[in-house]
Amino acid sequence: MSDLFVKICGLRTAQDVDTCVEAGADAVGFVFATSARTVDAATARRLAERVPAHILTVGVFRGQPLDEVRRLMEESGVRAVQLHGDEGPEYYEALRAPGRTLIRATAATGIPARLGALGEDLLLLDAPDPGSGKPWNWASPGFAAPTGRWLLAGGLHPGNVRRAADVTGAWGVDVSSGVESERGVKSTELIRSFITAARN
Ligand SMILES: O=C(O)c1ccccc1NCC(=O)[C@H](O)[C@H](O)COP(=O)(O)O
Repeated sequence: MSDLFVKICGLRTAQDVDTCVEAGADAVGFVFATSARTVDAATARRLAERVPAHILTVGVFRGQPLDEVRRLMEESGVRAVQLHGDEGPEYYEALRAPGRTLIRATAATGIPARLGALGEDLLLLDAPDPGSGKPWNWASPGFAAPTGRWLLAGGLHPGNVRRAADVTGAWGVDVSSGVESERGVKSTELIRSFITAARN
């Protein structure tokens, strides 16, 4: 049994959340960026209230003004911020708050990414088009994996997640499209299969 950290992203319903909790997810994500998966702050709060304290709740943003991110974080009560934009270290510093985890999401490029370079607590290496379900070449011999607490994402699904984790040595994994029956609609069966496959 692996202790891989598993985050399921883009949840929109109470059933999605309950399935993740029961199946043993370590983190659940709510998308505040423009997407087929967007939820408003009140919905995220209602969903986050179903999540026990040992599971991290994450708000996902892309290129949004600082004031908007602060407001959505406060109104929703989620505990971690995941940023997919090109924000600089001052932006991360401005979002730092007691008990809050900062996650920097970045597309994997040829240049090795370093955890903590912008002040983040967790690094997420993703495809260039986040949430699209499109994979990137994490199996390439040229890929230099970061060290420490970093998550692999982009086109993962129950059939490839274990190999992806083994090949890259990722500390954790993140998925959205690969546990959906159609875009924006989570599948209970696929969530369960993904978490089981990731841990075995
Ligand atoms: O989910 C979205 O639509 C989205 C939109 C804008 C920024 C980020 C978004 N999602 C982030 C994630 O769901 C994950 O961190 C990751 O990209 C998973 O992607 P995938 O499993 O390939 O769908």
